[in-house]
Order: sequence, then C-alpha cells, then structure tokens
Amino acid sequence: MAIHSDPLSSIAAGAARLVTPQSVSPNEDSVERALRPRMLNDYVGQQRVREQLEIFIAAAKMREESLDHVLLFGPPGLGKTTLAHIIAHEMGVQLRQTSGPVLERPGDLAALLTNLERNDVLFIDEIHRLSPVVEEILYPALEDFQIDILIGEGPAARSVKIDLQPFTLVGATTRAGMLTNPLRDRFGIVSRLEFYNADDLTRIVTRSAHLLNVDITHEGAIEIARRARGTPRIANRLLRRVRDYADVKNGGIISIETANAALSMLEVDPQGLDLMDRKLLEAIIHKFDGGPVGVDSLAAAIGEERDTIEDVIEPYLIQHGYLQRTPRGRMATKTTWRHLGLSPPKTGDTPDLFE
Ligand SMILES: Nc1ncnc2c1ncn2[C@@H]1O[C@H](COP(=O)(O)OP(=O)(O)OP(=O)(O)O)[C@@H](O)[C@H]1O
Ligand SMILES: [Mg+2]
Repeated sequence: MAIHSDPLSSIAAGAARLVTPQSVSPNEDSVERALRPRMLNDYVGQQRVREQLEIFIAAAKMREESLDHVLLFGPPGLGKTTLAHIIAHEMGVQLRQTSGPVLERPGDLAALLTNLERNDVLFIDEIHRLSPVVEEILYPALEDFQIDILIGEGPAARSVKIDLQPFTLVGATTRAGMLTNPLRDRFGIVSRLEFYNADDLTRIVTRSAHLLNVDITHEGAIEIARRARGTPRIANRLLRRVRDYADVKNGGIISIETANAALSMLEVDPQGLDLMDRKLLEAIIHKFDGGPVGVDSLAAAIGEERDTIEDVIEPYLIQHGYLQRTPRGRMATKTTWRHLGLSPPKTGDTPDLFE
C-alpha cells in the first residue's frame, strides 16, 4: 500500500547536513550557478577584496595586460569560485577551470596551459592539493609564461621550452597555510575572504529570493541571514528549504514566523549553529570536560575527518567565541557552556572571550 509521505518530514530528513558549507548535490550545483553573481557590482560584501580587485582589473585592462595571479582563500561557501568567474567576466576573457587533485600528471597541466588564449583565466580550485611534480611545471609558467617539458626518455630525453600566452592564475584554497612558500610567493594578489555579516547576508537572501521568484518579507530575510553561519551558500540553501516549508504551510510567503518555524524544524538554532556544530561542542564538554582536547581525539569522538573539523566546522565557531584553539588543544569557552544551557565550571581555566 502506498503511504503518503508528509512533505515536511522529507524537508526535515535533508536537515542533518543542512548547514554544511560544501555543496551537497549536483542539483544544488545548478541552483548555485543560477544564483551566482556575474559582475563585481553584484558581488555582495567583502568590501576590501572587491575594491582591490576593481582597481587591479581596471589597471590591467587599461594596459591590455593579463591580471596578476590571484590567490583566494577562506572557508567553503564564501564565494571563491564565484569571484574567479567574476574576474574572467570583468576582464572579458575565458575561464578554464580545474582543481588540484584532478591534475595528476605534469602533462595534464601542460595541456591546459598551452591551450590558454591571451589574458585568459586559469582557475585551479583546491590548489593546496597540487602534486609536487605538477607544481614544478607551474613555477616558470607563472613567472615567465613558459614551461619546460621533457621529450623522450632515458639518455635521449631533452627538455624543451614552450612559450605560453600571458594568463592569470586564480587559485582557491580553504587553507592558505598548506601552500608551499614558492607557490604562495608567485601570487601578486592575495585575497582572504571573511565570513559575511548579517546585513550582507540579508542582501544576498533578498537577491536570491528575487531570482527564485520567492515571496519574502524583509524580516523573513533577516531571520534566514542571521542563521546562515556567515556563509552565502548556507543562506541560499536555508532560503530554499524555508521556501519549501512556506509553500506547504503559509501559501508560499516567507514571513519571520514561517522562517523561524522552518529553521527550528531544521534544527538550526537561533545563533545559526547546526547539529554538527553542537555535536562537536557537546563532545568537548561531555567527553573531554570542556577540553583542552587534541583535534584528532575530537575527530575520533564525533566520527568526522580532521580536515572537515579544521576547514569546515571550526573556523566559524572560533571566530564567534564558541571554541578556542590553544597549544594544548581545543577548549570550550564559557559562551559554549551557556549556549548549550549548562553552567560553566567555576574553577579551571575555561576561557571567557566576552567578559
Ligand atoms: N558575495 C556574494 N554575493 C552573492 N552571492 C554569493 C556571494 N558569494 C557567494 N555567493 C553565493 O554562494 C554560493 C557559493 O559560493 P562559491 O561556490 O563561490 O563558494 P566557494 O568559496 O567557491 O566554496 P568552496 O570552497 O566550497 O568551493 C554561490 O553560488 C553564490 O550564489
Ligand atoms: Mg568553490
């Protein structure tokens, strides 16, 4: 017998990883592309990065030169890929896209480089994961627009220099610290993306709602923005899930009440922390007495990869005072204890960032 599934329970079923900043499905990728701003003017927030790029792009265009190589770094979902595309659009050139782990052999990169046209943008995502032999090819390419390739094998092998068209490398990484020094030094423009404030995220939610033809009140947009963990990708994802809820429960209109009800159902708390965040913070408090605890023990305790903790979960928690990184490991702060409805220990050295 067919059982009618409740549409709201299927919305809730997708909630567990709702706040993960990585994109989670091909379907989401296509929605993301549709919502992606195309020009710097539509790129909300990141004032400093935007102003710098505006000037450098204008100057490069005036001189009809390629833009200097750009390194973009920051946590997932803050707009690195978006910016890479915008740079190419603003320069009026083509963008070729690849990623560190995909480029296995030097020849893979050489083929891409030799196919670039004048002033094109080559976008390498996850550039910290380039293999050392591929990275070697990149150095002379970045510096002199030349590559050295080896032709033939054994004693007959010889190295041949090939000239490239001038181009711009845009590298993106969640971890600037993992880049080798020689690679990092070859970027003329290094831009660090920051978490977005609630005003910027409200503008992003409002803009996306408009593009998706969603009815939303200003207060509804603010509520979604406040709970989006400083991340546009999460804001857009919450907007779509709240829209589902509003369609079923409120005739399609996202008011502050619908937004609130939907977000509680999705287990995003009023500070925007999700299940993963709370799981990590609860583990520190309940399993490790508030810390300090090493990141590997923490990873084992919550069944997550160390990288996921360091790249995805931690940065926001640290910036917002829920977690402190000490030489002895991670510690919960007093804010964390209170956030989880517990009283912080009276003794000990539990950090309190806000007193
Ligand atoms: N400044 C912005 N203004 C408006 N929308 C934005 C902005 N930055 C990002 N977005 C939206 O957020 C989505 C995710 O951004 P993007 O894919 O560029 O993130 P990313 O930093 O490349 O993430 P990852 O590290 O996972 O690759 C985009 O589809 C876009 O719609
Ligand atoms: Mg990206």
